[in-house]
Amino acid sequence: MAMRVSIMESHGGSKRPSPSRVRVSVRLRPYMEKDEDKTCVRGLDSQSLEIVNWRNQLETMQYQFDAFYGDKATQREIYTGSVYAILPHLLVGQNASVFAYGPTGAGKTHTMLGNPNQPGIIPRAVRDLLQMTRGTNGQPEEENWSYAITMSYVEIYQEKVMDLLEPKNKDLPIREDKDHNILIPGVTQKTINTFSDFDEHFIPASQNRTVACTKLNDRSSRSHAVLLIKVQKNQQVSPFRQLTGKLYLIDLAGSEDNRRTGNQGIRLKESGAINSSLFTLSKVVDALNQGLPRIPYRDSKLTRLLQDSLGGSAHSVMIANIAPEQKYYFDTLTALNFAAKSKQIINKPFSQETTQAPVLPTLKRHRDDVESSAPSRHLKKNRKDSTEESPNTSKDCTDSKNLQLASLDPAVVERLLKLDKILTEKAKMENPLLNTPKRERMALMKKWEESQMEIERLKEKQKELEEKALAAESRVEKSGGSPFELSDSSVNESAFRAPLRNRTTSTAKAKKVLRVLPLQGENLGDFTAEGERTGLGLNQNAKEEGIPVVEKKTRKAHAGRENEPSWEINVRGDLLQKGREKILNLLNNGSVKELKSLQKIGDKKAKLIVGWREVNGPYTSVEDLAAMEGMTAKQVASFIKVRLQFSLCPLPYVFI
Ligand SMILES: Nc1ncnc2c1ncn2[C@@H]1O[C@H](COP(=O)(O)OP(=O)(O)OP(=O)(O)O)[C@@H](O)[C@H]1O
Repeated sequence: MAMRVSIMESHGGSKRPSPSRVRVSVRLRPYMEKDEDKTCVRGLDSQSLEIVNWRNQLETMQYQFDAFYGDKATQREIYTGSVYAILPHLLVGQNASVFAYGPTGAGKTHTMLGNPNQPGIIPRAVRDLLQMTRGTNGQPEEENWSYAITMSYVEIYQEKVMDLLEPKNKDLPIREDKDHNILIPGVTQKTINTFSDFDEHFIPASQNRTVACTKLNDRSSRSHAVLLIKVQKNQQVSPFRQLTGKLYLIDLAGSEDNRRTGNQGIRLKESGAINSSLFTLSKVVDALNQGLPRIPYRDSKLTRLLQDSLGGSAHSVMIANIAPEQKYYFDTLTALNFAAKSKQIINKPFSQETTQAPVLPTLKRHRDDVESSAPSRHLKKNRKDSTEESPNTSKDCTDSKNLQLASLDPAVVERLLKLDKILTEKAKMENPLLNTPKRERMALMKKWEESQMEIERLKEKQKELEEKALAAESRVEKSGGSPFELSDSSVNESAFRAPLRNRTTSTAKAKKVLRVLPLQGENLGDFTAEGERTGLGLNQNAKEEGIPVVEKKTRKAHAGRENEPSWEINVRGDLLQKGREKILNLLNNGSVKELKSLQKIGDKKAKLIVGWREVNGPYTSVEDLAAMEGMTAKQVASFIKVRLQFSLCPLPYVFI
């Protein structure tokens, strides 16, 4: 299962949040009245302007912004000066938004959209984003990443979210996910690979937007239009990270003074909805500036959609469009005051990254796999699957990540789960102290980062262990021996893996088992001789003296295993009991290290044994092992059998 997580922006090698103030630019439209030539506003320099003080005509009020563009400024200047710089954030999974604000007829649509001769911010930004995601050739760190860009286009018309790409989708809902991302479920998304793809979808969609003629604007926007460009960056190699950045390009409807617009009927109703949502927008900005605990984002669809742009996680740019004509004086003043208070808002951008959470079903599946197949083969298979699978679709990506996790050693996964549990508990304890969702999120981000580092460390360790295991395995195979050759104390996890394979190997290998099990004890010769002398045979003699006797039994014919010999141990009952007690003692008192020295007990099982006895008390019999998670009755029986052979050492074995 994939989990959506947020990480903090990397800065100077250390990861820490990087607050970003909403940047505010003001653009003054050219003077457009024919019969009047009185402007109420004047630019001072590239950042400031002044407007006449209506209380005292002899005075002016001055405003300073991040940028001021006079009536001669070109579309290109506005774009390069205020917008272009935020685009690279999208490529690292961060959000950005640009919105044009201002009274009706002040030039918002002109700034955002423009016309074929003077293209505005929207076509320029889309073109540059397409270029940026294409122009990664030759940069080594980008080699293993691919990009996918999609677009959605909606308008908020009379408090309804309408899908401009698919007009039959009326009044779409706006939702917020647990990471405070604002989503529009069900909205149409179109993939764009080239600028003509964008044109193909955008031009007809723009025609679906509601515009109408008013006294102040021949083509007045009657809705807020929101173009969403989603940039998804996919890592094509393990661990298949996915970074998602969203760019909102918003052309707001203009505030309207209906005494001057002369709106009536439907226009008046539209105007009411526009003004009401802009009023909520103003309340949101005030609440943010005053640090109020409740920000009224939910009071309008517009503010809900702008939640990320104002006080959220986006790099935001507001372009306040103003008109110079005297008749716009109060609209201009209102727009300037709104712009001035908006520039105090601080956003906290962070990257959106999809990552893999350790989940129990995956762990369970892996356990099953481990029990039923040779671990080394299983591992290789998973590695192959991960590289063969295309990470381009989120499902594929998630599946391959599941396999990645499944390929981890169960002990590692177990540690991850423990870590996860500790973090959850810690978070539960600490959260009451965190009084805002944002602080809570920051704290969780920090914890997530720490756990990611731990995961990386464990993965490294896992890799090392696997390499060691493979090396040990190949050593065993090269020497033509079997893991039974290893002395009891040297049995480690890699040795534990090998017998699982050997059990299914050919008769020739089974014969090697016979060759390598040594006859221990110097008095063996006497037994052999005595057996021959008495006619009882070595087997009988040995059994009577309590010597473990390994007897060859031919198995029932199985496909491909005909005449394969198996070996059975015959030991005097009291010695067997002794052996069992020895094992039981070790199970109840042995440390993880001591338990690991047992045949068939690896690190994972040793830990499980210790864990089980801590929870359930001492083992009453060796068979209790079957109650342990991950041990089947068959495995326990096999363990006891093998273990008994070793626990009876230094008694000599007799092979017949
Ligand atoms: N910088 C500019 N240079 C030349 N013409 C401009 C400029 N800004 C705006 N205009 C023109 O002014 C008129 C109104 O502009 P526009 O439609 O962009 O305003 P608006 O703020 O979007 O209005 P509304 O809120 O009613 O939709 C248009 O004819 C537009 O071409």
